[in-house]
Amino acid sequence: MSRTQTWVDAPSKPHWTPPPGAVDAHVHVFGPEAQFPFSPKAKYHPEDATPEMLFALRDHLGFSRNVIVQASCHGTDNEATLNGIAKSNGRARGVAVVDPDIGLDDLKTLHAGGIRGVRFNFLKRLVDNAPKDKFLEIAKKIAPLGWHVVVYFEADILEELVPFLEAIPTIVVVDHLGRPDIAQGPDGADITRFKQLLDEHPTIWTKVSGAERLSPMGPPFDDFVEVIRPVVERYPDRVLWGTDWPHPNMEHRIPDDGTLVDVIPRIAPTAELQRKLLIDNPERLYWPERLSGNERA
Ligand SMILES: O=C(O)/C=C(\CC(=O)C(=O)O)C(=O)O
Repeated sequence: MSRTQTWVDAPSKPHWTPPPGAVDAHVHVFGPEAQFPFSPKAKYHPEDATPEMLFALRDHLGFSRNVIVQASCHGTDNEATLNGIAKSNGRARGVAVVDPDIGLDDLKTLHAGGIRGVRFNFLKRLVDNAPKDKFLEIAKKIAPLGWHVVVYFEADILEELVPFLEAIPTIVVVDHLGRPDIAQGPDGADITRFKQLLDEHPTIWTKVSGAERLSPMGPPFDDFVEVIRPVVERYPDRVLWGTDWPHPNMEHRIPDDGTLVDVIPRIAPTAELQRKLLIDNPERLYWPERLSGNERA
């Protein structure tokens, strides 16, 4: 498999500036392959996207912190993600992908390395299988650590996933809003069903990210803004945002990260919504020690 670069080397400077302390809550690191080889089961073979490159982007865009999410190309070996967190001087935490038979000692090691959640990936193009029973075993193991679960799926399987989501004993964060069909508009079936899920389950949160993946219109993502702004306004305490740098599998539509940041004030139009989206909410999941006891989720 030839290696792919899925990010721009010199993204534009956003016109909008994130507030001090802002968290970019969905990024990945790739490799470096010489130090942290990719999984033999990886479905794509990216160029190295190193922690140093990530931190340069963070500073360029005006963010203070990152949440590094283990990408499928590294399988269940979280060393590249842990390396990124370790190099961040406390300015990154992470989400791991683990095997169901993982023991408490290994989970504690991940916790010490800054991991605060696990990810379950249901995208067939990314993983060979997604065993719900094994995922629930993992969810039960991580719950006592105060971690949460991140779930990545597409809208067509939401209905069949509901009992599984309901069985997870922690906060659940759905990546990219469960990938609704944005072309259906703000009252479309996909986003309406997703909002019903959030209405009925106060422990389900979502990342209002993925404009570059979900918008048929492309930049400046007017279609995404029209559909997603009502979600931010309706669930202000349960939304996170991330660039998704280095944009795995986006080699045919590589986004400009500066343009993505400029979507934020359009989906979260007030300073209060922006503070919740970029600071308060991610802190509850990733830096809870910074909050007073009664604010904890
Ligand atoms: O990271 C994302 O948002 C999306 C991905 C890649 C991914 O999740 C993974 O490799 O684990 C995708 O849709 O190809």
